[in-house]
Amino acid sequence: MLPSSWRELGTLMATTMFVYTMFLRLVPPPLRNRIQRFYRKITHYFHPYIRIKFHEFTGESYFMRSEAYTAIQTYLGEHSSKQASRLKAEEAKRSNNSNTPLVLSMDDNEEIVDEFEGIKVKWISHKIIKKNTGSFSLYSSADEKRYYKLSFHRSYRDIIVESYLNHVLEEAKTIEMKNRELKLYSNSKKKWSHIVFEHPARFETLAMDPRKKEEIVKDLVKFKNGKEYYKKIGKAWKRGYLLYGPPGTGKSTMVAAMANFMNYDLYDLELTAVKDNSELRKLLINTASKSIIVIEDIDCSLDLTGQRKKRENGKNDGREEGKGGVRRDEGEEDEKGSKVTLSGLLNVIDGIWSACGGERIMIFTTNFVEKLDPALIRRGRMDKHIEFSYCSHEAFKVLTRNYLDLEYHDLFPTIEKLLEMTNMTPADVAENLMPKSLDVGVETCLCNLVQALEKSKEEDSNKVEIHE
Ligand SMILES: Nc1ncnc2c1ncn2[C@@H]1O[C@H](COP(=O)(O)OP(=O)(O)OP(=O)(O)O)[C@@H](O)[C@H]1O
Ligand SMILES: [Mg+2]
Repeated sequence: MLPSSWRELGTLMATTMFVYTMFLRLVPPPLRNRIQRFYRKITHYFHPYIRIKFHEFTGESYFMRSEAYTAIQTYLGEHSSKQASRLKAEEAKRSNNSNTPLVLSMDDNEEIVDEFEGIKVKWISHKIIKKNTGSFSLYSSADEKRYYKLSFHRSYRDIIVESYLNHVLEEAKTIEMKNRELKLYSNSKKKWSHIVFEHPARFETLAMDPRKKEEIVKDLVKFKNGKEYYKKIGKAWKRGYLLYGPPGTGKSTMVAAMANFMNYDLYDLELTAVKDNSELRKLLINTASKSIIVIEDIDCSLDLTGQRKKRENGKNDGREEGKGGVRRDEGEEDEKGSKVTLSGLLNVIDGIWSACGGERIMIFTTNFVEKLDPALIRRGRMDKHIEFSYCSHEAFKVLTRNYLDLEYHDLFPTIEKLLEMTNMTPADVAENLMPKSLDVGVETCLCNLVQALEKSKEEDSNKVEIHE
């Protein structure tokens, strides 16, 4: 007689299992093994799938969120939004990489099929709500248990366990990196502290020669994908960039654009706030990989001339005033300021820091490249030297696109000629292009720029006359 309801079927199965277990206990061991093997064969034949559960909370008291569960959630979030019909929407942590402020993920008790090397696997997100036991719980999730169930055909067991699960974890890491919030670290009192890094600079909005820009982007991409290459040639996976040029030509803007492009955290190292070489070493060791360490105005932070006495007598130029001052020689002491030396900095760049994990970029910026000690900027330390100069016509076109949404205007040829005859920084050009009020039109902004350029040309020619 067939069972007439699910409840009856459940009771029947439970009774069968009970009788089967009792029966096994009664038969002698050799026969028991044979029966068990036979039973397994039958069940495998009707249900040849393996299921793996990944619970949200693990540990003895189930208060620790499982890293594997979080990784699977991230992985499935990326893959499920196109497949699942019921989705959950949450606010994105970071909107830099995507235009949407929401992240979609698979809803509870939903299932999707994933494919790996031609093998189909099924993921189901389960949620069980336990009846309230009356006990107090700090975590609402204690009453709501979630887990993912992965099922696949048993013939693919090895490939799923050995390769697919690894693939899921690796993919999740990449997705997390892409979506994470970037941080801007700065050093004070021997430690790094950070805030969220939200600079809008991008390579597209950076005003510079497009060929030069492309070269830099290619260099960065090569570095990012260079893990195996650096390993092969036996070099630490790090790269140094020296950005030099007059004030207002876009060096700091480029650093921000690089951080956004690479999706790396930024460490703004203020050398004058570092007490000595050992503190510097500690700070650099405490930087994470996938980061950019920048020392702005390195010429002001390091005394590269070794003329410390001159500085003490107040003969240094205005830029160095108030800075801690860093000595060239270890023998000299500066009681109040930093005692970081050039050799200390070089040692840290080349030595311990290089050895403690990879994927780090170091950037120095300066207005006076000729003041820098050749040892500091030689290739191998500062691998790529990038010159920033006054606004060219190409750079001007990027700025008009950014500030005025303009591709061409009749005043462009005049401006082009004036730019060739003057030394105006992109910062000054940008300032003139920015409409001063809402009702100011494109033409007025361009005329303002023409006037500013003519004035600058006049001033330059007056200077030449005085010098003569
Ligand atoms: N090449 C550029 N492209 C786009 N904007 C620029 C560029 N150069 C300068 N600017 C604008 O001018 C401002 C100042 O530029 P930035 O701080 O990058 O100059 P800098 O070269 O770092 O100057 P300093 O040597 O004084 O530190 C920026 O906020 C940016 O808006
Ligand atoms: Mg700067």
